[in-house]
Amino acid sequence: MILEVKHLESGYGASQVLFGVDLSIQSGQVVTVLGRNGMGKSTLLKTLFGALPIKKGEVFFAGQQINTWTTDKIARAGMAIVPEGRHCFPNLTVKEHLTAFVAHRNPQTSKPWTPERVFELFPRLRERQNNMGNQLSGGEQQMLAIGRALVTNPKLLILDEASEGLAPKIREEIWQCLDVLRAQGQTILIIDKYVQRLMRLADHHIILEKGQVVWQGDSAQLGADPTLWERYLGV
Ligand SMILES: Nc1ncnc2c1ncn2[C@@H]1O[C@H](COP(=O)(O)OP(=O)(O)OP(=O)(O)O)[C@@H](O)[C@H]1O
Repeated sequence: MILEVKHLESGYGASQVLFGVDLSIQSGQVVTVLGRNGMGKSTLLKTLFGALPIKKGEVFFAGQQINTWTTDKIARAGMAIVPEGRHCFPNLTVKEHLTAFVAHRNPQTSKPWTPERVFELFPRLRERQNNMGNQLSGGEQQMLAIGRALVTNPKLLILDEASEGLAPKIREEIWQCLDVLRAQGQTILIIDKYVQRLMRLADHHIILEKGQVVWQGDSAQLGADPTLWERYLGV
């Protein structure tokens, strides 16, 4: 098990947002967290990453209880986030982004990610390697944000709204790259809204509603019940 979340409660000061969330991800699994706006997806992510304190419950990452760990320590243990909004550095080149973050956080990786390997995954980044972060299109920034996370060789890659604001063609390119990562055994947690596409990409899905897990199951179960989409996802 890479990630195990047990009865997690958290929020902002006195305002509680998550009410007993359970979630587990096994090595090599691709799992989604789905739900309408404001249901607690980003709050869950911030709590997992140590940016919000845990009120109750436990989080285990790669076998260790990380409840009180700092964001920095959690990152070094091998959790990498591709943040909503990408947050590329305007004053670093593409190549510098990729070389600055190289690390070996998953000793079990047989073929570690390098900047060169990221260029193989995203040839467009190779063409842009000397461009600054602020000279890239939204899609290129997203590829760079994924590449920057990959070169840390994470045990768990988390994508927060990775396809947000992208043209359909570019969005599909991002999904296809996730297919490649999945085939290579990368464990991935995806937070997004595109349920139809994610059904083809992920093994397991969790739906959050008002800070609680109201449904979870595999893609076949999710695909077989469109009432779930209407009720909880507004599709
Ligand atoms: N910094 C904050 N301080 C107080 N309340 C917050 C803060 N950020 C979010 N919330 C509240 O927490 C609840 C869950 O928000 P959250 O951002 O986790 O939802 P979400 O499912 O990620 O939605 P979205 O897709 O819009 O990001 C909402 O009611 C929101 O208003």
